[in-house]
Amino acid sequence: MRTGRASAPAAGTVLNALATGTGSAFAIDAHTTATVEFEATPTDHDERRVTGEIADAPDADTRLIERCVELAAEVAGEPIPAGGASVGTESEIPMAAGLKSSSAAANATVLATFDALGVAIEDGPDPTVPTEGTDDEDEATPDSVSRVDACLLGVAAARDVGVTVTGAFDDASASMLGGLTVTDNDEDTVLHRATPDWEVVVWTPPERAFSADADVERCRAVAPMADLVADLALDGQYGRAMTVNGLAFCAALDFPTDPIVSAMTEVTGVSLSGTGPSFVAVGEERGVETVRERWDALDGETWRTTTTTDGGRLG
Ligand SMILES: Nc1ncnc2c1ncn2[C@@H]1O[C@H](COP(=O)(O)OP(=O)(O)O)[C@@H](O)[C@H]1O
Ligand SMILES: O=C(O)C1=C[C@@H](OP(=O)(O)O)[C@@H](O)[C@H](O)C1
Repeated sequence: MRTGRASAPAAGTVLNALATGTGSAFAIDAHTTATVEFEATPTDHDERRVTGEIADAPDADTRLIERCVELAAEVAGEPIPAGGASVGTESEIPMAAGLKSSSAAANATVLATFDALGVAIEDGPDPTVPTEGTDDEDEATPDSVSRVDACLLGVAAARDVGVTVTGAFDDASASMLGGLTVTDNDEDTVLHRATPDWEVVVWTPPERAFSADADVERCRAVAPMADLVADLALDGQYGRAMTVNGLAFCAALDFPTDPIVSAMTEVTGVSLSGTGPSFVAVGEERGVETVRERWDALDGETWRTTTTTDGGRLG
């Protein structure tokens, strides 16, 4: 049996990409871990299947992580063995709460698959600098894969199984590379990267909102505000970008604006995260702690974390 293990962080939103295809997110210090096992011996059933399991969520949809194993194995030039393969995730990130659990699970699974199959992960060239295609891309069985290419496999898997609207390369790249990214999700390119060092408070209400069910037309209606948010983010004004995003997308998706209004003067930025229902505020310790006390009065979980620059990791 060949086994691989890896983890990747959750993320919060600066700009929701559902309006224009341009999105921005930043990694936070809460992780999903994936373990992948390729059976060494054929069983009686020559099914070559990948079987997924999500800890503490027996009824959750495992197709994303199963597809990630299939795509990464294909790139590694390794067919799924006759005994099949299994993938399991354990997560600190609430699922379908706007905190990019899908991106973290996909990144962790792709990395764990490469770990199991002996394919090294390289940082690769600066993803904000456009490159010409190289011969390496045509190699049948590479010994190494760049972080961005590994991340794009998770994005492809998310598209294949329909858990995303735009592919969510903004969320996936923040999770895989760490720090903050601004991306074009139509082209799957990284436009900008940064490493803000923030204290973070998250409010996760009890309900859940799957991205695939979001009202895309309502999001597109706030495109002029999304363009403003993108300009602010590309100019390095991440906090202001985030707050404008929060007001626009709460209006579009019918979430309350009170959590933003009650936090705005205390922190660098505050927003609805993704398609909700979580809200995220970032800034200095004191302001973030004040917001935590205010959000503690709301139903659900209020929890503290920080930004992280580590991204996806083996082991
Ligand atoms: N820990 C996990 N393990 C495996 N798959 C997961 C995990 N978390 C999320 N997913 C997949 O992602 C889907 C939720 O994606 P989405 O609605 O975009 O929520 P989020 O905003 O949390 O990423 C789930 O239905 C499941 O298919
Ligand atoms: O499915 C998608 O394309 C996206 C889903 C949203 O995130 P969540 O999955 O956190 O709701 C959004 O913020 C992101 O920019 C794009």
